[in-house]
Amino acid sequence: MISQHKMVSVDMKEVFAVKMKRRRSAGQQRGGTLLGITIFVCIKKGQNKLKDRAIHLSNLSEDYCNIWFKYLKDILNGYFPKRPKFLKIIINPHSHKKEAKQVYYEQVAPLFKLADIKTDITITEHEGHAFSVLKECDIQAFDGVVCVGGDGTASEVAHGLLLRAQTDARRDIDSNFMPVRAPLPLGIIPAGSTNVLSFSVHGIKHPCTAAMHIIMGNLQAVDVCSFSSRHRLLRFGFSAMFGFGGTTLALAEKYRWMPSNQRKEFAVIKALTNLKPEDCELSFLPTENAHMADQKGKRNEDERNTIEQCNEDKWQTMQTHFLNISVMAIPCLCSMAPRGLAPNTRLDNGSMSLIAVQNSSRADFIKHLKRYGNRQNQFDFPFVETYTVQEVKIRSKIDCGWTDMESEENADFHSRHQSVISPKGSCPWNVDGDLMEGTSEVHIKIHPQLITMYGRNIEEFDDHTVKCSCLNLPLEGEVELFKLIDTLMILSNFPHQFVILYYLSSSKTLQSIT
Ligand SMILES: Nc1ncnc2c1ncn2[C@@H]1O[C@H](COP(=O)(O)OP(=O)(O)OP(=O)(O)O)[C@@H](O)[C@H]1O
Repeated sequence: MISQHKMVSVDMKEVFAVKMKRRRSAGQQRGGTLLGITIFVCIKKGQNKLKDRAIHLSNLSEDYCNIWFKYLKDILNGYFPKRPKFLKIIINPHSHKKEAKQVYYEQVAPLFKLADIKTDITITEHEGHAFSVLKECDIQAFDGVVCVGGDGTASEVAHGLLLRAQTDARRDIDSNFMPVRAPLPLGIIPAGSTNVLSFSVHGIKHPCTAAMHIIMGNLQAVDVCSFSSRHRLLRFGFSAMFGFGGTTLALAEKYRWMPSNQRKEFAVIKALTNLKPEDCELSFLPTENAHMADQKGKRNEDERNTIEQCNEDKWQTMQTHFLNISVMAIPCLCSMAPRGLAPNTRLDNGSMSLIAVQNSSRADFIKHLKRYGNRQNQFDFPFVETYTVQEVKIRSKIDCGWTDMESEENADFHSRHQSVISPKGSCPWNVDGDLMEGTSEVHIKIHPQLITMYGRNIEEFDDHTVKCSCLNLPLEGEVELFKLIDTLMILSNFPHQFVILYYLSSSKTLQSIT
């Protein structure tokens, strides 16, 4: 019935499911009147969004439809080896406003069912649960692992996958080791509050897009960092912040009793009012030596010693007071920073961005923060320095102490992931939105393309109408910024209890405080 003018063609690369279409009465499970076949395709909407679309092909002949159905099915089963058939799903029911289960069952599971993907689902019961599941499960049975949650969950799952790979390959992770790649691709369905990882890999926070990347088997290699202290691996991750970024997260965790968004805004305000520089020794190995470092594993002892010596000479050291130090292996896109917290790095370029913010006035620091949300260069300040690096060592002058008060439950997860539970001082690190406390000395190293994720490299992310989600301020407004600075100056003269009361008694946004 379709005229030549309306003829459309569909590339089989875009097709992910085919079904017989039947008319059934309410409650009828099987049989029904045959109407034809329906093919399901993945379509691109806008710059980064993916969606499913159904195309109905009408034909009343059972035989004819069967032939087409079988033919299309054979193509789908035989020609796309990267598309997963069996997935391990890990859902954190506590992410953000506890919507992860709903996101999965309402938006993602129906698409997986359509694509005939089988799943094995774990709903996590506590922090570290995903890690222990990945440690024990029959990993070879799956084609991929998918986590539903925020950055903390995604990072825990990535860390679990990578540690499992090292254990299976019998690597001694506490020496200066060359890690093996993760055994399976990782999919991230965003259901957290910031979703930096998902934003960076998909260019958008959109569960359906994430699901379509998984179904279509779109794969993207991603660089990973290892974090170690005193030659002991603490964890794998993608980004870390020390100073303001770490303190803000520690405060947000402390005020967990507040509603999710409110506590994060409050933590930012409180960290800004108490802004204090950390006295640190920062050493880093710039990227120009990368190719030599990468080859380390392939050379003999003498060559390796020469390279180590050469790299030793190239290390640069700064000993000063820092307001914040960020080390990022991925661009860390989020609604607050649409170009990324580290716009100069790529998902798979084998290097990290080091952003060192030295001591400055609070007003200047806020100006620097504000620029993450607009088109101005956030690094164009005399107190901000950026480098492209392979390795970073940070030693804080505060002695955080090393105690081992560890509960039996999760002891294994915590002993790696959060090494110290009762620090004497406070040296909080923000690693992928998770708190890593009590480590006064951290060595961060890049491992190029150590993990594969479902998604596509996002080179450009164009959204100028963005708002700063943690301060709730329209970032284009200079007026709000100066009001904010004034307010913070005033608030910082009062005790913290007053600041908390003042914040809680005001309406939700910082604007209303100002
Ligand atoms: N059942 C659970 N109860 C409490 N915490 C959990 C549970 N399952 C997982 N967790 C932990 O919750 C932490 C935070 O979760 P997640 O990062 O997904 O959410 P979020 O903080 O809201 O999002 P984002 O990191 O994007 O801001 C993770 O580190 C994870 O280990």
